[in-house]
Amino acid sequence: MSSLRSLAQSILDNVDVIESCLEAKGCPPPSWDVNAQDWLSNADSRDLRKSRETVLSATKELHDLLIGPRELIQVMGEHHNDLISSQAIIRYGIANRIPIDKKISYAELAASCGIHEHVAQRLLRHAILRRLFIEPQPGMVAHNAVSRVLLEDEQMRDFLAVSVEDLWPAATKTVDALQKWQKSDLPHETGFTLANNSTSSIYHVLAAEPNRGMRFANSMGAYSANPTYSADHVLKGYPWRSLPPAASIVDIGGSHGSIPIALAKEFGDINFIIQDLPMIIESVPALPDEEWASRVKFMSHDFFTEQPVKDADIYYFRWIMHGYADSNAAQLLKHLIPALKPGARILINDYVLPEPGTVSWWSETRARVVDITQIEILNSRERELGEWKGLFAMTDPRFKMLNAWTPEGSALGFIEAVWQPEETKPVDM
Ligand SMILES: C[S@@+](CC[C@H](N)C(=O)[O-])C[C@H]1O[C@@H](n2cnc3c(N)ncnc32)[C@H](O)[C@@H]1O
Repeated sequence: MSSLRSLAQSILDNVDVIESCLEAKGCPPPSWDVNAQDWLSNADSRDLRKSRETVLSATKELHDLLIGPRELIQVMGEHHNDLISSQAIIRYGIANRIPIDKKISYAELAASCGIHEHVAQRLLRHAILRRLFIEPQPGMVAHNAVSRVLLEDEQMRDFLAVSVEDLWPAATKTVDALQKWQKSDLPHETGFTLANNSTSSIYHVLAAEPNRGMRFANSMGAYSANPTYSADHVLKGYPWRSLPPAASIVDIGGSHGSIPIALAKEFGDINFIIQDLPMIIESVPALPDEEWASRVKFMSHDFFTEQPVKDADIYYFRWIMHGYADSNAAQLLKHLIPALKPGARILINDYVLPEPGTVSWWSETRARVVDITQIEILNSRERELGEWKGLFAMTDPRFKMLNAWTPEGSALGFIEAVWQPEETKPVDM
């Protein structure tokens, strides 16, 4: 079978699986209709996720094979234009200018934005080809299922806004930053720094501009609202029940504690201390008067200083380490050492980057896009298995990395190490 035909066959076979999953849940087929249901979350299942990933990867390969090598280079290059219409849509607030249940003319839209009608029409027609909005009749524009998300979901609107207003300018300066600062791993020597004419890191730049900071935090919320970041993966992805009685867990950089709170509700015998910067801890809402809340405490702590909570069973970092290059990530781990009892576990929830070609094209692409963003904004990195091992080894040989795994359907994996001073018995692998 030619590669075209075998890809097409795999697409067909997996579309059959997807349709059966949808039918079993009584979901209508996917559609761009403005009133279309969110089929993906309504019909979520292991089979559906697997087949969807296969189809997304196979359709892309089929698509690219048919474009061919020369035109593919042109298409790659032309991507530089892709974000112009998205930026215009965000900057002019176009989703909000079009009523959800009405079409309006390009002339009317252009007048309300103060731009030429032909420019509005050209930008929107470009966006329409990327599935944002529709042109139900010549000269008129209306919402579809995708633009409706921009209208109604503030987090997703902020996600696109951060992409086009904060990250895109940073992306265009990322290679300039590499040339200027060469092998720097400092968070204030990045494309983001250059794009903002700053000498500070993204954290300081955003802290000085509260509206941008808020928008960035909101856009991160769009990530964590994705089912692949659900707390459920943490609950089910680690053998919490195998911990000793009344185990203690310190969640470092734990924000408002959504993960430990979910764990405390589920596992009645575990105690949690959530640490974050004072500004974050001061904004934690009061906990309800329930049993689980008596096992959850908050504490201000800067993780670049010595860990004050001694002898905990687990020191847990979720979505922290990827923000730091190895030199700084090693500092975070070193600050734990005075607090560690033999056998204490370090549990990290972060990407375990797949080795090239070991997962679907779709999965690998999603992971590598996040990794490139780390170069662009922080000079930090996502890590493959060997790089996690390397991080522990360079920090202190008494950290023994035990295992790394990514639960099915989860974006973040678990990386587990144990503190094993020389004189203690080795822990079973
Ligand atoms: C990407 S968020 C992850 C939050 C949480 N662990 C989660 O998975 O949802 C990073 C967290 O690290 C906190 N953080 C940043 N710098 C810190 C520092 N020096 N000390 C303690 N926490 C810090 C931030 O306030 C933020 O809550």
